[in-house]
Amino acid sequence: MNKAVALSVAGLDSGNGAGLETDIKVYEILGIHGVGALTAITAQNTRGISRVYPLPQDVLKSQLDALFSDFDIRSAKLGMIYTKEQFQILVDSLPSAIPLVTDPVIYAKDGTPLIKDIDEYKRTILPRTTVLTPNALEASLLSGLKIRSIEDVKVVSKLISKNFGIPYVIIKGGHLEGKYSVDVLYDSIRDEYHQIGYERVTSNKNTHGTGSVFATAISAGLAKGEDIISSFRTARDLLQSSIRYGLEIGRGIGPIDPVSPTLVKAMRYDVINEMEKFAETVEKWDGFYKLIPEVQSNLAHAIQPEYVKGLEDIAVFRDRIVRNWDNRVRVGLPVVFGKPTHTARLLLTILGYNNKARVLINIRFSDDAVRLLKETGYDVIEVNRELEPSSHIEGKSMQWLVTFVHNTYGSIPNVIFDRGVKGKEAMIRLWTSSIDEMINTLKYLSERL
Ligand SMILES: Cc1ncc(CO)c(N)n1
Repeated sequence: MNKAVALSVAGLDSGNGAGLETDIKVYEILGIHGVGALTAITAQNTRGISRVYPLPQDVLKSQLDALFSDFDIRSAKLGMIYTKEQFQILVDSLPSAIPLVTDPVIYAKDGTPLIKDIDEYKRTILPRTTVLTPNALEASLLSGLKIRSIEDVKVVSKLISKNFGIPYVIIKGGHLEGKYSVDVLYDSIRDEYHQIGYERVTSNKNTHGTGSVFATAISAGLAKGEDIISSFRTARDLLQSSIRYGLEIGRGIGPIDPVSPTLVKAMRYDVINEMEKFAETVEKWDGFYKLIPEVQSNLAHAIQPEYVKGLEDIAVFRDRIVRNWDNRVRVGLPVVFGKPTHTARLLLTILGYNNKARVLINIRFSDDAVRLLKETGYDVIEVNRELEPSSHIEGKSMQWLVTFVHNTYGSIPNVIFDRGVKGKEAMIRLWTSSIDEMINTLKYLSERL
């Protein structure tokens, strides 16, 4: 199998939140074989950098020689480059034909300088750069101008492009204010601007590694032969999802996670397969119809609970599980994510209290079914729905149910049932930790009712 190769020239973050390790992850996720040349070792965690050990220039040179003598490297990303001797090695060793994406990491988040001798950096590295990706602070330091608005960003990106002869300058909006974080690309070839705005992620303070992910992703796009605009789009999109999955690791600013978005896609595929298997299995059972209530059933299945962000991570059968006139049960495929059914909402709410819950079904109430479920060892709780405030609007009902159960019981038992109220059918709700456990339990019930 063939893969494009791209190079990251960066430092090592011992805490694996930025630098070379992050860059390699980004290359992998975007289908590139990432190779690396290390410039420095940083003793670093989520709270900051305690020491920087730059590598001698010949250590950098040997790595570059080894790589360029063998691989067909299509683009490179430059992150932390500590010494001016290293700048010179890079300018001498990097072939002029490959595009360079330079992240001018002048200071780390804690203020530690990651690039020494800025004047020399401006003289050597910047003129050789194809795409420069400063944040607003770095753009100010490189231009000497203050940045407060998008208009300032436009002026400064064009100025930097002109002063250093850099074809593309992207000033990142992460450090500016506002509901949206807007990044602006200045394209000097066409003398045009392109803006991409994303809603700022406020749910998560763990943003270590944003610069590394963004610049490396652009380099990945260029290595694949994509143009600057589509590389910019892909990079910004990956950055957004990496921030959403930022890791609550360590006591400071945790790393963002460029791998989780792809993992979540794979988990969705697993859930679809499991639910199709479920459908095929239960449709064969003669007694399964006894479990289907008047309002019909549905089964909700979450991806791995710690990754669940909302209904978009919970699947149901689009057309429910239906009992036909002939007592056959038909499972209403396809499997769909994000459909706001009672079953999906209920599972999502339970997940807020218990991250062992993964699968949930609603089944027909009968005293026998409740007894059998108790016999199999499940904790069972009865809820009186008369107690539910009648003012409840659609969608709040499941929230009420779970809060009520948690307040009265102290946890969420696997089985929650009610005997119905006027206009609302009696119902049993069963959650399990796996689809296999669900299938076994339902089989036990269908054979005995
Ligand atoms: C090694 C390294 N590279 C880049 C950054 C910037 O996030 C950092 N903190 N550490």
